[in-house]
Amino acid sequence: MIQSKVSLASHTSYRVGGPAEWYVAPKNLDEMQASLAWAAEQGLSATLLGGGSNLLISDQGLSGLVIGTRGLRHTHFDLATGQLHVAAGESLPRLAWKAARLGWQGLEWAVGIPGTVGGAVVMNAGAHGSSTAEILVQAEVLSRFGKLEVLTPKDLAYRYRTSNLQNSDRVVLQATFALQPGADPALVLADTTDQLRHRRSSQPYHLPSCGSVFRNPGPKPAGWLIEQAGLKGYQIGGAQVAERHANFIVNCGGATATEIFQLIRYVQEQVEQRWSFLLEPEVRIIGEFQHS
Ligand SMILES: Cc1cc2nc3c(=O)[nH]c(=O)nc-3n(C[C@H](O)[C@H](O)[C@H](O)COP(=O)(O)OP(=O)(O)OC[C@H]3O[C@@H](n4cnc5c(N)ncnc54)[C@H](O)[C@@H]3O)c2cc1C
Ligand SMILES: NC(=O)C1=CN([C@@H]2O[C@H](COP(=O)(O)OP(=O)(O)OC[C@H]3O[C@@H](n4cnc5c(N)ncnc54)[C@H](OP(=O)(O)O)[C@@H]3O)[C@@H](O)[C@H]2O)C=CC1
Ligand SMILES: C=C(O[C@H]1[C@H](O)[C@@H](CO)O[C@H](OP(=O)(O)OP(=O)(O)OC[C@H]2O[C@@H](n3ccc(=O)[nH]c3=O)[C@H](O)[C@@H]2O)[C@@H]1NC(C)=O)C(=O)O
Repeated sequence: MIQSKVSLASHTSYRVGGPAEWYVAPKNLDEMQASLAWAAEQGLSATLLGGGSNLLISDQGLSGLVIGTRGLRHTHFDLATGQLHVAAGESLPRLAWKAARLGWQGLEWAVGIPGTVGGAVVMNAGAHGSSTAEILVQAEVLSRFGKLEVLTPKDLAYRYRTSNLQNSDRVVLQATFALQPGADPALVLADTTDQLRHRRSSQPYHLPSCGSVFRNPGPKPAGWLIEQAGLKGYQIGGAQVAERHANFIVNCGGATATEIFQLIRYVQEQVEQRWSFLLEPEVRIIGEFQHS
């Protein structure tokens, strides 16, 4: 069912963002195809929304049709091949715990990434030296015009936190991951718990964020560059450069998307002044923002 004027704040980890002009959450391929066809007929843009954990959506909201993917659910652990077939809307942390409980290794790093499988395939999500690109066997993808394709990591031109699905109009429907079954579940659960514990101690998990705001630029990580520019704790309205990790901008309560956006720009300016280097946002900034 297509709805009008649906608030997107509750669909993003930042807890900000205005309404979608139109919103739909298809549960299967037919509903996804019908949603894309409806948008095309109406001459509307279509924006995919997974877990909303790497999105900064404008306070003015988004025009066109926003397609939430969380209704796309299906998980199959194939013991014969060691492959996991999973629909785009499944939660990555839930999947990591499920794999651990079954004694399958290879997803422990994903436990702290609060997005969906589709978002991970698009963003090449990764942590602790591992990434989606390394475990992906293939992704089933739908073009805006309804063509189904099966793509390999090579087709997706994966690099650090990047794929050619970003800025494309293709929709990830399903992914196949290669994992290693047969381990002792207690060991995999212990590793998974450790990864989450480490993350909770080094990152500000208690406040809404988008994870790292900027990609790491090279020899020095973004968090180091930002901390050395003296920006830890710097605040615009309810948006703050986190004390625990300078590459996180957190919503301390009541932040607007505009304030977060202004703080992103301020950090870029300050780091550029200090280090002559323009940090590149990892967070996807969508909708209208005023560039002052
Ligand atoms: C607390 C926290 C910690 C984080 N830690 C990490 C980390 O360690 N490593 C890391 O890599 N990231 C991390 N992130 C960022 C984020 O979780 C990842 O980028 C994640 O992969 C985004 O997935 P999502 O489903 O939320 O995507 P969204 O934020 O909803 O969307 C991201 C982009 O993908 C597109 N998209 C989403 N689903 C589909 C689909 N099915 N088909 C086509 N396009 C789609 C969207 O249009 C958008 O352009 C963190 C975020 C938070 C809040
Ligand atoms: N700072 C921020 O902006 C945000 C941070 N986060 C953090 O990101 C992480 C992921 O969040 P989220 O995507 O909500 O998922 P969670 O990790 O909170 O939980 C997802 C599912 O994983 C399973 N699970 C959780 N803990 C365990 C465990 N110890 N053992 C076995 N299974 C477990 C449960 O599945 P089942 O019910 O099937 O057993 C649960 O429903 C969390 O640490 C959360 O605090 C999340 C959102 C925003
Ligand atoms: C959270 C994300 O991914 C995270 C991922 O969870 C972690 C763990 O693997 O490694 C990356 O962070 P990161 O490079 O900041 O890792 P950390 O280990 O926290 O920091 C690296 C180094 O930066 C320095 N650092 C970090 C934060 C800070 O405030 N000050 C500082 O000086 C420290 O020297 C630290 O040793 C990913 N970020 C990027 C942009 O690649 C995300 O992409 O959203």
